[in-house]
Amino acid sequence: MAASTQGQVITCKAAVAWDANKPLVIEDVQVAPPQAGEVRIKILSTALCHTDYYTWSGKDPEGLFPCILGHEAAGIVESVGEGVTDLQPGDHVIPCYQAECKDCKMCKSGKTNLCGKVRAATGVGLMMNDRKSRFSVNGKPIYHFMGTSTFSQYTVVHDVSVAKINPQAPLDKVCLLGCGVSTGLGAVWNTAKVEAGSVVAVFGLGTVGLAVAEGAKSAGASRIIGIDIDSKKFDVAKNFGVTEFVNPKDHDKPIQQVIVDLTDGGVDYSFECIGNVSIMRAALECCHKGWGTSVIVGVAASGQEIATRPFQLVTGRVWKGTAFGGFKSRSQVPWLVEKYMNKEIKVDEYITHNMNLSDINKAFDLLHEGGCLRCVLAMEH
Ligand SMILES: NC(=O)c1ccc[n+]([C@@H]2O[C@H](COP(=O)([O-])OP(=O)(O)OC[C@H]3O[C@@H](n4cnc5c(N)ncnc54)[C@H](O)[C@@H]3O)[C@@H](O)[C@H]2O)c1
Ligand SMILES: N[C@@H](CCC(=O)N[C@@H](CSCO)C(=O)NCC(=O)O)C(=O)O
Ligand SMILES: [Zn+2]
Ligand SMILES: [Zn+2]
Repeated sequence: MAASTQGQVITCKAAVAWDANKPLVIEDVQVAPPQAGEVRIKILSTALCHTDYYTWSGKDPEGLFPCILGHEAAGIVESVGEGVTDLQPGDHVIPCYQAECKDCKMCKSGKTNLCGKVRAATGVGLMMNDRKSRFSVNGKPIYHFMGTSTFSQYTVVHDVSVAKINPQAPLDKVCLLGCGVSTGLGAVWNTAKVEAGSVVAVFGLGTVGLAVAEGAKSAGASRIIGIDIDSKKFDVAKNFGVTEFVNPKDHDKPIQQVIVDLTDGGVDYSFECIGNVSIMRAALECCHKGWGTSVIVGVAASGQEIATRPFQLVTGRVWKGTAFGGFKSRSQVPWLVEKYMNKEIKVDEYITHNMNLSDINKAFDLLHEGGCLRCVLAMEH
């Protein structure tokens, strides 16, 4: 049996983003043991989300370099720090960028899934306990990212950010429930609360938008209109519940007018799953007067702002946003895993590519090709 690594520094492979827009470098990274309230996880599978690309590109005001990106993953607990009682080595887990301490003002409010316990530290790439990083390369500290840093064979996270899941669940699949799929489903079920018979518009048919479509279908939406500038997305989108397709490039009119004309005055619900502030405006303005609700899911670059005429809201449209689809991470990610195990939600269908950690730069390139939804990296190579 292998010697225990508990309490030891682990040296392992990780993809380090030394600087914005520079290729990631696979380095031998030293990962310190978990301190009080922390958990060290052996990451087995991680996917790439568009948000990893966004931060790597230098457009994230919270992006710090050098860092280890990655936030859509699954693994096994290697060791736990002092005071951690509800997790133990061997537990199968999904690290979650949205914590749930169950004790802070926000967790207790019953009004949000956002947790205030560790957010100040995760936003500056550090751990709460000593405001330092657990990662280093030859003594140089490397920042954490989103409190998860899953592009590493081992990572250290706060215990309030760890969802313990069914050990039977395939980690190379359910890693997707750490972000994109959960976010799209939750945007529909928790944030918008789409009712049966609703007319829905989804802007952007990547993984997040397709999960919105899947969620809307399961909620009984009567029409699900998918909007994307890449017509290649349309065929695959049918499998996720999209009933009609619109490519803005095929129209001279503003896209909001196209959708309003198609839907007798506008949709009941719209979702922006791109991160483009002009499309966020269009998504709001294609909603029906008096009740239409638009949910912002996409993450827009630093300095970008949304705008519309206040009259749009005065006349009853509602503008909302969602983080992790409103799901409470530790309570509800295990439930999502069960739904997958019971074949009630799709996951495998979003995985278009599988690669090894050593191929991570190729996987980043794939994010810009229409054919890639999610690429899952096996971490052992
Ligand atoms: N709020 C959250 O909690 C949360 C969680 C996950 C991802 N996100 C964000 O959601 C967005 C989508 O993520 P993803 O991983 O699905 O991304 P993705 O890149 O896979 O998908 C984006 C889709 O939008 C399409 N698109 C681009 N510009 C367009 C335009 N002008 N009009 C119509 N379609 C356009 C692309 O062709 C693509 O199909 C990103 O901004 C990501 O950062 C937010
Ligand atoms: N650092 C960015 C914010 C990015 C952002 O909005 N992140 C989403 C999750 S994207 C996952 O792919 C989120 O949940 N935000 C809530 C939070 O971070 O607490 C910026 O500053 O622009
Ligand atoms: Zn994500
Ligand atoms: Zn909390």
